[in-house]
This record gives sequence, structure tokens and C-alpha cells, in this order.
Amino acid sequence: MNFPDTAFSFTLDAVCPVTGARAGTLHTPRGDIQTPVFMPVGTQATVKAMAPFELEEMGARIILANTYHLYLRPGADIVAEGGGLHGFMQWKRPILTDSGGFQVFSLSTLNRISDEGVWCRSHHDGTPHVMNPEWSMSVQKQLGSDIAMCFDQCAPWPCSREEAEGAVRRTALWAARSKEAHAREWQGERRQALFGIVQGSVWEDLRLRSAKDIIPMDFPGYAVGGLSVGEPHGDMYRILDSLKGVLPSGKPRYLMGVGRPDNLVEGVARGIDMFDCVLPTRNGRNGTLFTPYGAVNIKKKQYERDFTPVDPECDCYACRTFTRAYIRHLYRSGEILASRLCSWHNLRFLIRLGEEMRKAILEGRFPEFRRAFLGRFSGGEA
Ligand SMILES: CC1(C)O[C@H]2[C@@H](O1)[C@@]1(COC(C)(C)O1)O[C@@H]2CNc1nc2cc3nc(N)[nH]c(=O)c3cc2[nH]1
Ligand SMILES: [Zn+2]
Repeated sequence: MNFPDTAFSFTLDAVCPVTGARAGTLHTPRGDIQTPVFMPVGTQATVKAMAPFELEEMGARIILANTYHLYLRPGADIVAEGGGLHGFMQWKRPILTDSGGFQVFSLSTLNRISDEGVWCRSHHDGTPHVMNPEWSMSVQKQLGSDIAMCFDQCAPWPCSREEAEGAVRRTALWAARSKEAHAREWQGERRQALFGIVQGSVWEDLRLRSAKDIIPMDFPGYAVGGLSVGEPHGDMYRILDSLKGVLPSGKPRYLMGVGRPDNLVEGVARGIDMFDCVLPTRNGRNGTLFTPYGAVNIKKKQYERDFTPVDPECDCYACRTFTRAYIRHLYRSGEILASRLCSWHNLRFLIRLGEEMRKAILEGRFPEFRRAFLGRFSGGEA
């Protein structure tokens, strides 16, 4: 592929004057991404149960993969020999890779952290590994993603203020090392953007401190890390409110690990452009389906003779083709197609929600859209 010298840029197409919600376009060498956008998670180089052509059919413009997982299995060298992630998994559109920092804490069986990096044991076979900014940039280059993330430290929730302060300090240290290592790896070739990550847990002053550390490093995009780790949604929204006027308006803002449909709407209302979460596929596999009124648990007997689509307003293959009764039957019979259809619907629900919010922002009616959506959607069961 030839990479134009303006490999990455972001255009703000419209901003809601009432909420500050944004519609934008992220230009990447593998295609444009219109925002707000939901990014399906493909942790191990696959969005579980979905083939690439199905992801394209449902309108996925960019997907995620995980450095930690792919380094441990099959190994970044094998992915690189397979043509990088795009060749290995045959996904031709943009890919964003998370840097490994978060996963090493949420998955490795044992880990010790220092300013140098993280010593950990693989959750597969207990083998020892050292993960740090230089390791992460090297692996993300072998994976060949279009957007890489800085190696950061995500404080758990809840945590002490001191723990959160330590994560802010170390995240800044590691962001500078990530930026240097990334420049060394790519030698000026602009084929992979590196996004910075802001930490600070649920303390607004620490969030501001982290933003003041990271923003001057001039990344092409910024992520809000350290959220969607079990904290109340109110805390998440309060932190986003505190960052709204701080993060550079001309660059994309990515809220990591989020989330439920109502979280996406509230995130967009607070100036977020990009989202990812395992929820659509994880919920899909246990038969929990998003609808405009909340979640439907397809296993329930009440759907036994319900010959209507999961969501009559949805344009996905599952809703166009099958009924709730049939999908309930598949699920209760342990059929693989149940997971596929439920994941397909949930992914399309969030991708379409991004498309609809973008349209509402462009048409100057986002506050009405937000009110109408949240008025119908109960966070729990429909
Ligand atoms: C680990 C796994 C599978 O991903 C889900 C889910 O479990 C879980 C575990 O705690 C709940 C809330 C229950 O959801 O949190 C994940 C979704 N939240 C999330 N993903 C993130 C990824 C991140 N990556 C980096 N580099 N830095 C971050 O600060 C960061 C923060 C994040 N927050
Ligand atoms: Zn559907």
C-alpha cells in the first residue's frame, strides 16, 4: 500500500451547540471513519463468531485487537509473517490495537509493576514476560495496526488517591517512552498513528494533571482511560464533563471500554468520538440483546411464541430474517447460530447508534435524539 504523507487527520464536520456533541471524520490510510463510531472488539484477531465479510455487511468501519493477547498467542512474529493483522485475519479496513497495559493487569496471573515496566506471568502457561512501552511499540508495529495506543497504567476501581496519582505519574513517563520508541520503530513513516491516554481515575484534579502531562506530547488522538472498570456511571460522566473543554477539540477522543447504548449517548453528549466494548459480543453469547427499550433476555419463556424480530426497528440480518421464538429455540438448543445472530444484532445496534447520532448532530437535533433515546432505553431489561 502507498501511504499518503498526510496519513492521519481528523475533520470536525459539526458540533452540537447545546451539548458539544461532535460529528467528525478520521482520515486513515485504510479508509475514512465517520464519528461517532463504535469499534467492535476483536481481541484475538477475530470479532468473536463474526466473519470479516459479515462485519463489513453490518457497517463496521474499524475494529480493535489486543497486543497482550496476540503477543502471547499466536506470537507477534507469526502475525507479522502472516501479513500483519490485516493479512492474517483478512480485514482490510482500519484496526486499532490496545497497548497491553490494561490487559496485563486484568488477565495475567501475576504481575509486578515498576517504572521500568510490568513483569508478569502469562495467563496461558505461566511463562514470565516483561512488558513496557518499548515492548508495546515493537509488538504493535509487528501487528501493523493503523492506530496504536500508548503503554499506560490503568488504576483499578476503587483505588486510593495515591494509587491513582502513581498511575498518572507512570502513564506520563510511559507516554514519553512510547512516543520515542514509536518514532524509532517507524523511522518517520506515517503508517501508524499513536494515541495518548489520559488517566486519573475518578479524581478531576488528577485527570487535569494527566491531561496536562499528555496533551503537550502532541498525539494525533487522545483516549480517556481508567474508566469502565466498575465505577458508577455518574463518576464516568463527571470525569468526561471535566475533560470536555480540556482535550484538543481538533483531535479524536476515544473512551476506552465503553459500553452500553446509554453510555454511548451520554459519552457523545460529553464530546467523545470513538468507543469500544466487549459487551455486544459477550452479551450476544449469553442471549442478552439490545433493543430501543432496554435489554431483552431471549432465553425467557415469554419469547417462546414471539414471532416478531428482536428489534423491529433494526436493519441487521438477524432482525430482517428471524424471530425471537426461533433465536430462543437456537439458544436453548445450544446452537452456535444463536451466538452468531445475537452478536450480529448487538454489534449492528451499536454501529447504527453511532450512525444515527452522527446524523442527528449534522441535522442539529442531537438534544432531541438524546432525550428520545434515553426516554425509551432503560439500562436494565426491556
Ligand atoms: C477486561 C475486560 C474483558 O474488558 C472489559 C471488561 O473486562 C471490564 C472489566 O471490568 C468491567 C467493567 C466488568 O468490564 O472492563 C473492560 C472494559 N473497560 C475498559 N477497557 C479498557 C481498556 C483500557 N486500555 C488501556 N490501555 N488503558 C485503559 O485505561 C483502559 C481502560 C479500560 N476500561
Ligand atoms: Zn438486529
